[in-house]
Amino acid sequence: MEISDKIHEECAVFGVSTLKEEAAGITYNGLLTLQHRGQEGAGIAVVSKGKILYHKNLGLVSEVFSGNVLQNRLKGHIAVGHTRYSTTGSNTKENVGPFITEYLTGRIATAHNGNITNALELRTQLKSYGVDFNSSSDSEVVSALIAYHITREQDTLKGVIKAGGYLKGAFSLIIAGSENKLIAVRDPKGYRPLCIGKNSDGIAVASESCALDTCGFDYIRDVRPGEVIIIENGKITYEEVVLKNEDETGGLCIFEYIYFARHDSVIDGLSVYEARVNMGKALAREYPVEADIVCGVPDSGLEAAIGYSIESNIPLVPAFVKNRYIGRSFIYPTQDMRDYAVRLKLNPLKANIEGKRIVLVDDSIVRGTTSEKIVRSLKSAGAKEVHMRISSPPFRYTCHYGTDIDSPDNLIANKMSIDEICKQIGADSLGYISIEGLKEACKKCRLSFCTGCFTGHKCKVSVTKQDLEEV
Ligand SMILES: O=P(O)(O)OC[C@H]1O[C@H](OP(=O)(O)OP(=O)(O)O)[C@H](O)[C@@H]1O
Ligand SMILES: NC(=O)CC[C@H](N)C(=O)O
Ligand code: SF4
Ligand SMILES: [Mg+2]
Repeated sequence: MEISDKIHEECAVFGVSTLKEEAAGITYNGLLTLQHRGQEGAGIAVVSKGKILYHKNLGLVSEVFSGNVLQNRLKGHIAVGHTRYSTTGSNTKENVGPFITEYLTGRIATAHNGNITNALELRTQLKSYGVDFNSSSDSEVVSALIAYHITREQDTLKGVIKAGGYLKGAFSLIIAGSENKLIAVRDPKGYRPLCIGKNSDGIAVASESCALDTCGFDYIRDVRPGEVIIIENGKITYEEVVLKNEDETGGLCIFEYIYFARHDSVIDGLSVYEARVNMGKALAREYPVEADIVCGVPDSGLEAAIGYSIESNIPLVPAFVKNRYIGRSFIYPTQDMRDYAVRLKLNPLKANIEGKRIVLVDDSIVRGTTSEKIVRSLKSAGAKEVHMRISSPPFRYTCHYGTDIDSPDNLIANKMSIDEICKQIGADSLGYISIEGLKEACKKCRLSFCTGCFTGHKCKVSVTKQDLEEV
């Protein structure tokens, strides 16, 4: 079994409705761009003459698809794709999206980013109505619920809205329907990003705007929290906020700006790059220190390091050479392998660091594996002092909305004080950005935020990763 110790990414969703018969190829490129959000499995489904054809498997996007599959087996004008990081249901082929659900008069393919906190109740209820399930993923529950309500309402839009009203938690959805409709839905809090773009041939919907850029679509806007959008023949035919927010808790995941999203994306009005630079500036104001150089931890600490350097006037210098062929370190299943992975991934650049007092900036400390190893390796390469600065507040609580960490016991900030963590990782000082500093850095964002992993959750959540496997 895979042991998960890090914040898992998200999933990525991408969909397109185009006048040309190349929806699968465009979706493939979209998923390649969004690979950073999920590396366990990938899938694409296309609508073809009232049928849904699909291909999905475990692995990276480039491993799952061949040119032959894309060009000959997945021909169509509408496609929807998914890359997965599991949050509900284990890492198996059956749990890879998109999910295909048949109903009396048609079929849908559903790609989901997020986590449905009442998936267990909904699944039990649907089973009692005779609905069958082939996986233990909450995303299949979403697809089945939508199909069930489309059948009952005898209308796609009404069915989607009805089903959306029953879903709790986080859901950014793209659905391809056999009636040649592409549908985008974002939950009323807007936990996960979702945006739309257009070109002369059609409309694309993506988790992040970087995928619109790389596939040749001009960004139009983000899908609003609670909104349902229908696209037919490459044109938007319906757009309205119809799913209601029940209370004032929750909001867009602030970790999207800290770590998850690619920094060339713009989410809900705020550039991820700009947010990260602002976080670094705030850190320099909150935790100044006398030092010779500022260094970022590749990859996701690099932009905050730029901000720290600008604000403090301390030169920015690379401290590590990164092996670009190694993925994000949490994909390694045992502690031994994780330790090895950090060394393999980041090798200190001795010439830059010998005798230097270093401000080392990273985006987060989860278990503490990365920080401990890199502080040690900088010191053994000759660094005089290492002052660690973190562009997120202490990560103390697990997340229920589309990221995954197995237990609070694995979160170092849940077990130790900041002084103890500083000692544990061997740094000369340690400073985390404040919640206020973080929110100020992200103030251009149009939405309010979820900060649950730093501040705790107000609502009780009723689903665990294994729950649906036992029903
Ligand atoms: O405290 P830890 O348990 O070590 O986890 C924290 C580290 O994990 C993430 O990096 P990761 O290597 O996953 O990806 P990145 O290269 O995109 O920064 C994050 O950016 C931190 O560097
Ligand atoms: N990270 C995600 O968005 C995961 C989607 C879904 N909950 C799954 O486990 O497949
Ligand atoms: S708990 Fe943290 S990681 Fe989860 S949605 Fe909220 S801010 Fe994001
Ligand atoms: Mg990192």
